[in-house]
Amino acid sequence: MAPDYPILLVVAAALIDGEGRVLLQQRAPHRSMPGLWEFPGGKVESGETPEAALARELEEELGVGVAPGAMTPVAFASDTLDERHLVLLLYMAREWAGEPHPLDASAIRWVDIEDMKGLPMPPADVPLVAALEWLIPLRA
Ligand SMILES: Nc1nc2c([nH]c(=O)n2[C@@H]2O[C@H](COP(=O)(O)OP(=O)(O)OP(=O)(O)O)[C@@H](O)[C@H]2O)c(=O)[nH]1
Repeated sequence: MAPDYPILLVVAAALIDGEGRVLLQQRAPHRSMPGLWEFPGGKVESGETPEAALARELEEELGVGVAPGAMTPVAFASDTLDERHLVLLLYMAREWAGEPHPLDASAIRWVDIEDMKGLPMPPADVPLVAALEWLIPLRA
């Protein structure tokens, strides 16, 4: 039986533009999994709600403001990550304040689902891409 690793709670956002494209960012060379494309977000800190953590991360990483009410929970991933167990909560947002800039990542990119499937992403993100493929046409 697999060991019980400590849970690592991470929140991330699929920001969706008017054409149904999703913003991804490329992990910087000094981070773990360098060069992979991911949804902006990060770890939930002690005492934070997931929504507050996501708002903080989006401000820090992209310089955009997203109101908690504009974040819709859409999917989650559950996967082993090193000696932890990652639980990643994915939210969707269609409204934010400001223009996104790669303040933390190497680059940002707006992609449609087909482009997303061709980009290298963390293994935990595979089911999230599949979930978005269902959700975006339904909501666009
Ligand atoms: N933001 C984000 N993190 C992801 C995604 N998929 C995924 O496995 N992760 C993992 O979830 C953790 C996010 O925390 P973070 O962004 O604050 O972590 P970090 O790179 O500073 O920490 P690390 O270098 O210790 O991994 C990372 O270990 C990251 O690899 C994703 O789509 N978005």
